[in-house]
Amino acid sequence: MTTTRSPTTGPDPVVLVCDPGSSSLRLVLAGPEDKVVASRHIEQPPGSPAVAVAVDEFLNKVVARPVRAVGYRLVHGGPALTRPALVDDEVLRAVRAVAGLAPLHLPPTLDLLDDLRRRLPDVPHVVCPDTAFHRGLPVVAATLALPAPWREKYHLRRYGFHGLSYAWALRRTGDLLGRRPDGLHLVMAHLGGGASVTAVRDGRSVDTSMSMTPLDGVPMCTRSGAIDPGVLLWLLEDDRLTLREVTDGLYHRSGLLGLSGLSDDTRDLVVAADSGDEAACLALDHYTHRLCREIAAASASLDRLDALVLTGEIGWDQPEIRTVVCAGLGILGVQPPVRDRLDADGPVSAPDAPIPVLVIEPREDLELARETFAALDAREDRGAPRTSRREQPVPTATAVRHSPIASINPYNNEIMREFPPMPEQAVDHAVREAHQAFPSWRDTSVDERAALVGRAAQLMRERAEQLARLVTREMGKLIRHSRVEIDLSARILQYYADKAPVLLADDPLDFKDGSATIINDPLGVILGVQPWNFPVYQTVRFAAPNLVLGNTVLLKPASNTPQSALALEQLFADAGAPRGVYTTLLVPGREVYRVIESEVVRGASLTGSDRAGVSVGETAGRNVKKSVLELGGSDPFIVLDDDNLDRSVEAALVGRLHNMGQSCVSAKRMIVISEVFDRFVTALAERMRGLVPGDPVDEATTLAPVCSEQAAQTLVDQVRDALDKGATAVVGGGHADHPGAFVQPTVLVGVTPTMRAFREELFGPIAVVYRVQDDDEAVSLANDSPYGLGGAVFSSDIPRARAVASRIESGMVWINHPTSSEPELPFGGIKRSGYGRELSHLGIKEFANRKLIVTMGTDAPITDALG
Ligand SMILES: Nc1ncnc2c1ncn2[C@@H]1O[C@H](COP(=O)(O)OP(=O)(O)O)[C@@H](O)[C@H]1O
Ligand SMILES: CC(=O)OP(=O)(O)O
Ligand SMILES: [Mg+2]
Repeated sequence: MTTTRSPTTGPDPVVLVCDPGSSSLRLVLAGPEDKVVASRHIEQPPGSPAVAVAVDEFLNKVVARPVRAVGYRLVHGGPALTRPALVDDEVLRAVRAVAGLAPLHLPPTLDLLDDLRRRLPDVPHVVCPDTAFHRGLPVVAATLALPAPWREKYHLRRYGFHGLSYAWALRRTGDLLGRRPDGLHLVMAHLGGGASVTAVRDGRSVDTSMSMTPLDGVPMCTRSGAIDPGVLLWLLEDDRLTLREVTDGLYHRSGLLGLSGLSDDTRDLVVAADSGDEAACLALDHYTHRLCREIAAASASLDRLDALVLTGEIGWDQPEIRTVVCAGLGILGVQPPVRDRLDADGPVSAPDAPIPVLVIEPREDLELARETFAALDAREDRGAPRTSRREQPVPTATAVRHSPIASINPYNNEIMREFPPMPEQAVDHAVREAHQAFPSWRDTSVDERAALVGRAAQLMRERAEQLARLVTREMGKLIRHSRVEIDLSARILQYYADKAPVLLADDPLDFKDGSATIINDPLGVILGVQPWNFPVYQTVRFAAPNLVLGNTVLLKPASNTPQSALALEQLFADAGAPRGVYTTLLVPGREVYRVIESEVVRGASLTGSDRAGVSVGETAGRNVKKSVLELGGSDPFIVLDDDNLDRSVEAALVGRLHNMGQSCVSAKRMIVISEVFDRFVTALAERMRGLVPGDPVDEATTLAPVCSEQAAQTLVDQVRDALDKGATAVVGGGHADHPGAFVQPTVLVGVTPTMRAFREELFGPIAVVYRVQDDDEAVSLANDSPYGLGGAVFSSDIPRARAVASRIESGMVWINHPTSSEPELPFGGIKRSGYGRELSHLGIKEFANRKLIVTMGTDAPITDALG
């Protein structure tokens, strides 16, 4: 059967959209602003011959004028496609790779793509993943409780589906409630051929009932939904059923059809149940029971329930089911509907019902049209990108990636490049090469090694702009911050090139019986594990001193900054580094431990998270290898008086916002003496308020994204926790009103020890300002932290500032300047911030064998030795 629904004529037929569901295909010719020019709903499974005929007819008869693009609902984007994407061979490969995860949907979609690309070869074809809406699922919800190696190898996780429908219904809900979608807490149920339930918190999907495949969750028309996995194992065991039979049974013969033995169509079942058919009654009762269960479960992810939203053909058009579901949710405050039929989206609950129940017409097709237009606009804006951003609201980002090693621009989530992780043999080979390169590198003179590092400095200056742009595109910092990073990195290289002979000179000791000297020998192969926040600077500050010392280095970069890492490796190669002296390992984190355990690796230096630090330190310790750890920080920034308040505020701004707050020595806790507090907070908030979000490559932008939408969500959750527990946001407090990983610059006051913001590192543009009465209270608050990296004290009374600085438990304190880094100054911390020092004369000795050589005269008396 084919039907044409609710067309409203529009002037400009521009895009053709194809919305394949499991039981029907909808074709729509759509103009901008949700205008439907023509549409056809073919109520047959896509892929069936009747559908092919109807598609043919639609294209030949209805699509009379050229279309600008064709958009397709892509039920499963898999790990690679987390945004709408223009179809090319790579995209098709990515879709084919996951076709088996959605067997009802993806094979017919691929056929449709094939057919329409042949018929309309000159227009762009855009796939819009249903899974994109859920790409920012919190890790806790996205994780499947399966063995880690399986999860990693097969990208097993919860993806979530029906995203186009949810995106549409979320916006409509905002319209109906007169509220911004990004402030809403909702449970939404899409009930169609497939069915799912989603918890939406602040406009973002935070949990959803379908997981890796659209077979999970509530029972559906012909699909089982979640069942005991043990049942499947048992059915497959001893060949009770074949895999093919089980697959067919779960996808085609279960759910409402399996329960009723009658029909998969709720309309038939309602009629049959009314006439007393027991199986039909059981089917509907079980369906509504499971829905209630899932909706109640979803509500546990929310702080409050602003509305229950029902959509999908069944949610929209099957009042009997709505009534039973609402009646079963009294525990949530949901009351039975007071209205049956609706002509347009709206509430079915009473006006004074505590929880509004809204029913929204499913319009995946129109959402698809919007996304297709957006992809076209993005393409025109930027040449021809592969991916485009969704319109607002932007669902949060993803930990989902095709490869765990990928450059994804946090400004627009464009996947710039993905890298397959190096196989184990390649890693072993690289370790061997580094080991083999060591003896000859050790035996070159310090001057030769310094000359190489000097050439690297020169190349870095020459390539500064190119490198800065790469860093900005890869991790999102403002372009001027990237330039500062590259400049500092070049100066570090130059410092070690110039100073190496002095820093590595022998160290004679006073020894009464002969001559004693400490010489600085290299140790061998050293592994550096480096983070993404300063992908060039952190790497250089590890590599430069070790190379001039004579160690060979292996570099494991963060998995989101592989291109910066490779650009650096190239730079050292171009500077003349012999093979094996400087090698980048593009490997997942777990490989690090195998490398440290390797016989020939003599030490490891890590800058990164506490967790990674603990593991690296532990592995190195177990293998009796030296390690240097530079971990998190929660640096105090203490303002003692109002002398130069403008300067202190300026310093606070720089200290907190450099690198968008994603620095271990960021001014994370501002501690201000009471008399100055109010003026300080007002001035700081004023400065923060004026920041302008935008493309970080653009010089005019002053607010950059944080490194990923996941990171943005974590920050917003930390802030929200503080606000919920009584803190105040003087400015900011949530996501910035800009697509991508943007967070509002925020000033929090009234933070107390029960709040996450008190103990956790806030890795973004969030300033927490504490009021203290005097210097003693400032010091005791400063030291009330598990971390001890840097710190800053502001006062024109230098002795007073020094007295405070001397009592701060940290590795570095700066007076009258935010904590910073320079080549000649040691960098490192104490407590949970780690141990060891980088940079300066101290950094170069961390992986040196400070070997004692004692020379005695040939006639010196031989005494009894100790030791
Ligand atoms: N008025 C209705 N029109 C179409 N389908 C309805 C209606 N009421 C209930 N349904 C149910 O919704 C299902 C179709 O939902 P739909 O979302 O179009 O399917 P698909 O999974 O193909 O996207 C039908 O199988 C039927 O059970
Ligand atoms: C994901 C899914 O099940 O889609 P549909 O409901 O259209 O079959
Ligand atoms: Mg559907």
